[in-house]
Amino acid sequence: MKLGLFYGSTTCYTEMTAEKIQAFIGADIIDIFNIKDFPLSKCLEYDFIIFGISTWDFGELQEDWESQWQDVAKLDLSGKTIAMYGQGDQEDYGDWFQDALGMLHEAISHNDCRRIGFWPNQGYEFTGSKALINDGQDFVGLSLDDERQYDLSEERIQTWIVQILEEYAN
Ligand SMILES: Cc1cc2nc3c(=O)[nH]c(=O)nc-3n(C[C@H](O)[C@H](O)[C@H](O)COP(=O)(O)O)c2cc1C
Repeated sequence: MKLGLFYGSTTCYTEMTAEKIQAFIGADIIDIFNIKDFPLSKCLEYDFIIFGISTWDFGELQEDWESQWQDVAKLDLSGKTIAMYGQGDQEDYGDWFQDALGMLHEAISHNDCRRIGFWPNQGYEFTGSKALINDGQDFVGLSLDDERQYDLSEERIQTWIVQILEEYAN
């Protein structure tokens, strides 16, 4: 099994998360790529893909995702297994918490791919999010808020990694 993780990050939080995920899983098993430096199409080299995205400017995409957004819709992800995570701020941007994560989920939804790694919405306080699924019970991926809940992130990441590896195997 070889994973490819592709992230965009403006102030490094999503990037640091990618590095933590790599450290936990092992650099021999997972490659990480900043989409500022690599075309998104590189993800097609992997069968198991993780996407990392942050939300900016009241519910907008992180800038590097935004600049490759047209390519996202064109990706043929059929047969792939996809997990995703987001960074956001539930306190200052509680009406748009993790919106970009939801937009990314939506943008690839036409693909016949396997989506794993949904994450319960408990333990957060926010008023609105485009990233919710299953009657609003779950986020479409791991939801991280290093601004407000940095202390919880490490454990969330580790729990989520175990979850996605189990889901992948089953
Ligand atoms: C100007 C500004 C706008 C933001 N807008 C949102 C938002 O709409 N929704 C959200 O969940 N987080 C929002 N955030 C929080 C960022 O997503 C958060 O700081 C995140 O950790 C940034 O990750 P990055 O450095 O990897 O890009 C915003 C932050 C800033 C500074």
